Amino acid sequence: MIAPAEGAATLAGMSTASSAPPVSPLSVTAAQPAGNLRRTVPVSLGERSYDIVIGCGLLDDPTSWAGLPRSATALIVSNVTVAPLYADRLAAALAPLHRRVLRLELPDGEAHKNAAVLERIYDRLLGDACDRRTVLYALGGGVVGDMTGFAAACYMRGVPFVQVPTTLLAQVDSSVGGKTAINHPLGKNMIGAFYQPARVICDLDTLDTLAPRELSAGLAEVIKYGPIADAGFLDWIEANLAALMRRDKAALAHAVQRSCEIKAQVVGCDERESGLRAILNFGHTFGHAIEAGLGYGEWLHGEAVGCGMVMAADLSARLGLMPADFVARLKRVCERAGLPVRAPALGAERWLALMGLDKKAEGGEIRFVVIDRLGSARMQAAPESIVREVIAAHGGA
Ligand SMILES: NC(=O)c1ccc[n+]([C@@H]2O[C@H](COP(=O)([O-])OP(=O)(O)OC[C@H]3O[C@@H](n4cnc5c(N)ncnc54)[C@H](O)[C@@H]3O)[C@@H](O)[C@H]2O)c1
Ligand SMILES: O=C(O)C(=O)C[C@@H](O)[C@H](O)[C@H](O)COP(=O)(O)O
Ligand SMILES: [Zn+2]
Repeated sequence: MIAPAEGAATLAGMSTASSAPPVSPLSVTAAQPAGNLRRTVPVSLGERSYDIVIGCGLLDDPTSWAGLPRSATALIVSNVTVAPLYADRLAAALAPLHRRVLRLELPDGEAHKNAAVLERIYDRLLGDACDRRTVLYALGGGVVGDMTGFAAACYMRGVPFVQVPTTLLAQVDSSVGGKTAINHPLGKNMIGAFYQPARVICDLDTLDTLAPRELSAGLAEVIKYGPIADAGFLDWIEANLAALMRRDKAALAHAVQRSCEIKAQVVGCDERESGLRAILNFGHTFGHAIEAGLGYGEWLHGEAVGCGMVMAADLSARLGLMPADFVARLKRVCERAGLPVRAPALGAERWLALMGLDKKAEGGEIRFVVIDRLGSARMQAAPESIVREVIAAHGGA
């Protein structure tokens, strides 16, 4: 049963309580530094603080790796697609820090983000007698990052790990903030831990080899930050979408930087999602239902989030929080980014059952992230009749 409820959690409302810098609106033509576009975004979490380094040529730049934990052994965890592209260069960069740089290639894809494949990381660590100072490097997209982070959280009750994200989605979202997890057949990211990396290295050059569909999936999470936290960023995305889609490095650098700044501020206020952090889940209640309902990997995570954001925008409008033209605007930018916006026809009952398992649900009540004005989000339950209307209106019934 879904009933109306409140639960305001806005970045604007909570940012004053944080020592993090305020999230300020962006100018549409943000100035970019010259050279390799390098910039650093700090994540302020006390003793768990770390930097997100963004730029070109970072894999081969020794300064990217300076100051990371030194240890006898490192394990690069990647997958069969990414390792052939970048693991040699990463291993060479790590040689000064570790006597032994081991490698593990996991199978590729969301369908492999599960307990059986996670076990292979532990098998390798134990098989090679890796001690508790061993550093794990997650080289790949969000699947590799989430699984490596979870393995790092669990192995010998915690070893250091570094995120080296190679998809746009991973650079703007999954590598930051310490959510690590595997999927369960019944629900997305259901088994996991909060565990922060020691550093995040976003080499924009790795995005050159990304498939167009994956670039679009990453843009969904970039778009997300506009409605939830920064209306000016949504303007900037709309104005610079063509540049982003042709992988203009300055545009990508800015998109990754601004996304990471917003995520870092939210996580700095609420690391373990006791309130505010839930705004990062905009579109995800619908989106995770799509992923689990169709079988993991059928739709990409970013694709499901894009469609889910359009549905959540519509829910916000039907609840009287936003005007109808906001829904049209969000749908248009998602379409322009190459994202699907028509929901799969899972049937209303299946949608409701899947969303009932969402981590934000409490006491059987589904709670959604809604937009209450551009740049501000909060969590709210909704009458089941309205949720059914949304599912039907987007083709999901
Ligand atoms: N932890 C978090 O906060 C968080 C946030 C968002 C998403 N996620 C999770 O992240 C996952 C999605 O991440 P994703 O979109 O990166 O998917 P992914 O990890 O499956 O990577 C997408 C595809 O691109 C390939 N690839 C990666 N880098 C490449 C490169 N540079 N060149 C060519 N191919 C490359 C991968 O092998 C894969 O086939 C989901 O499991 C999602 O739940 C987690
Ligand atoms: O970092 C967060 O918090 C997010 O919600 C970011 C999301 O984009 C991401 O997909 C996350 O993995 C979802 O987390 P979950 O707790 O809903 O599984
Ligand atoms: Zn997501």
